[in-house]
Amino acid sequence: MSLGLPLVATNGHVVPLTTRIPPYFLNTDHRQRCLAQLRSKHTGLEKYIYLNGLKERDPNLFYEVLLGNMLEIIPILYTPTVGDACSNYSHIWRRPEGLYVSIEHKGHIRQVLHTWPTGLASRIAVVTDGSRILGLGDLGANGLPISIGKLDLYIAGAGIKPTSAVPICLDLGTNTEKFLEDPLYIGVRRKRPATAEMDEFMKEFMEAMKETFPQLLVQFEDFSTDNAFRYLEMFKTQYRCFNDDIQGTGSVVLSGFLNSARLASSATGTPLSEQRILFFGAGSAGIGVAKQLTSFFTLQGMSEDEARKRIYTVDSKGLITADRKGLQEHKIYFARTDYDGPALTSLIDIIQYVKPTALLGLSTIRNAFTEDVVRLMASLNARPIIFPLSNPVSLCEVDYSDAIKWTNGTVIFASGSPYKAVKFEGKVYEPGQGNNMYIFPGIGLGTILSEARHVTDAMVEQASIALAGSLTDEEESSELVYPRLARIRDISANIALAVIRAAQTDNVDENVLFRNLTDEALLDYIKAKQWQPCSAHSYPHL
Ligand SMILES: O=C([O-])CC(=O)C(=O)O
Ligand SMILES: [Mg+2]
Repeated sequence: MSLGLPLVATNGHVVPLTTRIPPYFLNTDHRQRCLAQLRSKHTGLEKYIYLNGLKERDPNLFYEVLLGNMLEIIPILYTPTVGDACSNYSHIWRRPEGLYVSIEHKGHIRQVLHTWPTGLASRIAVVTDGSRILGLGDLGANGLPISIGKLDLYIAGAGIKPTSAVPICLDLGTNTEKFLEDPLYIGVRRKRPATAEMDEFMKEFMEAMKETFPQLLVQFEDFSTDNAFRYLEMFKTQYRCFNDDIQGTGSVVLSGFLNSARLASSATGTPLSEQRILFFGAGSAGIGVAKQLTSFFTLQGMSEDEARKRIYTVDSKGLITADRKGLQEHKIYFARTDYDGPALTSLIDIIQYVKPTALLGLSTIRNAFTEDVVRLMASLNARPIIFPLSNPVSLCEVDYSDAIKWTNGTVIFASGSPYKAVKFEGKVYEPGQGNNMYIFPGIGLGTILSEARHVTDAMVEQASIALAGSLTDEEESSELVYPRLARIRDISANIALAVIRAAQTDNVDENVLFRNLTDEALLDYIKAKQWQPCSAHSYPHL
C-alpha cells in the first residue's frame, strides 16, 4: 500500500498533508506497535486472527515483524496454534485467504484454478484435503490454515515472494459428523468420496494445476495416510510435487537423528550401524521417516536388509510383525520377520525386547511415553534419543520437562511442536524441534530455482544431509540437534544449494545455467533471489 501523500518536513519529522493519517504516525515504529497489539491478545486464536489481518492489510510489515520475531510468532501461525485455527476455521473465517477446489467442481477444475489472481507468477502451492490435519483428524474444509501457515514459512524462511504462493484446500467432504451438523461449516455437506471418485478428482486436479501454473511445485500436506502414499506414488514422477508429511518429515527427522546419533556415540561409541530405532506410530510420517533413515543407511554402505533390520515399528496393535493378518500395504516393508513369540502389545514389553537406542513417537497419543517408558530408555542408554514428534503439543508423546527430569538430563530430545528451554538442577537444556518446517522451505526453493521436473529421492536426502551439517560451532557445543530458527533463511539457502546439485546429478534440472556456477556463486545467487519484506514500501516516505 502506498499512501502517495504530499509531505512536509518539520523539525526533522515527516508530516503528511492529510487529516486521515495522524500527524506523527509516520515517525513511529510500526513494528513495535504491531508487537504490542499482538501481545495484548489473550488467546492463541486471537493472536492468529490478528496476525492474519495484519498480513492482509500490510504484507511487508507482517513479514518484517515475523522475521524479526520468529520464535514468538511461528508457534502462532504454525504448529501448535494453527491447529486451533483449523479446528475453528468455519467460525473464525474473515475473508478469502486461499483457493478452494470442491468435489463439486469436478469436470471444471481448470476454470476454478484460472480464478487465482497471480496466475502464471505462482511457484508453490501447498495442497491439503483436510483429511488428517496435524494429529487432529478429518477437519474437512477447515484445513486451509495449514496450507497458509506452511506458505508463511516458505515466504519468511526461504524468501519466496508472497505473490508466488498458493494455499489450496480441496473441499471433498468430511467424515466428521460434528462439522456436517454445524450450520457455520464452510465445506460441502457430504461424506468423503470413495477411492475411485477421489482418484479421478486428483488426476484432473493435478493435470489442471500443471496446465494453469506450469512453473509450480505442489506440496501435498496432511492427506490421510493411505492417500498420502498413493498420490505420492501416482504423481511423483509425473509432476513437480512432493509430500511434506512423508518426505519432509522423513528428511527433517533423519537430519536430527544423525546429529543425535553423533552426540550419543560420543558418550557410548555406538556406531550408526548398531542403532536400533523404535517407531511408535506407523502412519505416513512414521513410515516416511523410517524409509528416509534406511535409505541413508544404505548410502553409508549397509545392505538394504541390514538397514531395514535397524527399524522396529509399532502401531495400535503392538510390534508390527510379518505374520500379522491383513497388514496395511505401507506397513509391510518394515514388518519384522525375526520375531515369532506372542504378540508384543505394551510399549514397555516392546522396549524390553528391542532395547532401542532411539524411540520416535509419531502416534498422536498424548503422554504415550510414560515415566516408566522414559526411565527404561534411560536405563538402557547413557544418552537415550527420544523424539516425541506428534503435533500439536496437545498430542505430543512426552513433555520436554518430564523427559529431562526422568532421564536426569541425559535425553537427546526433539519434538514436533515447540517447547521452551528447561532448567533442571541448575542447568538450562534446550529442546530440538524436529519439524518439517526446517526442510520444506529449502526443498521448495531449490526445486523452484532449478526448475526440476520432479523432486527425486536424492534431492530430499541431500536436503536432510545439508540440514544436519548446518549447525554452527555454538549450536554444536550447546548440543543442539537442529539449528536455531532465527537462521532459517541461511539454512534454507544452504538446503536449496544441496537440492539443486542433487537435481543436476539426477538430470531433472531444466535450468541448466546453474551447472556452470561454483557452489559459492550459486549460494550467493540463491540468497540474492530471496524476497525481502520492506515496510518502507508501505510508507515510501520513511
Ligand atoms: O505441520 C506441522 O507442524 C508438521 C506436519 O506436517 C504435521 O504434523 O502434519
Ligand atoms: Mg503435515
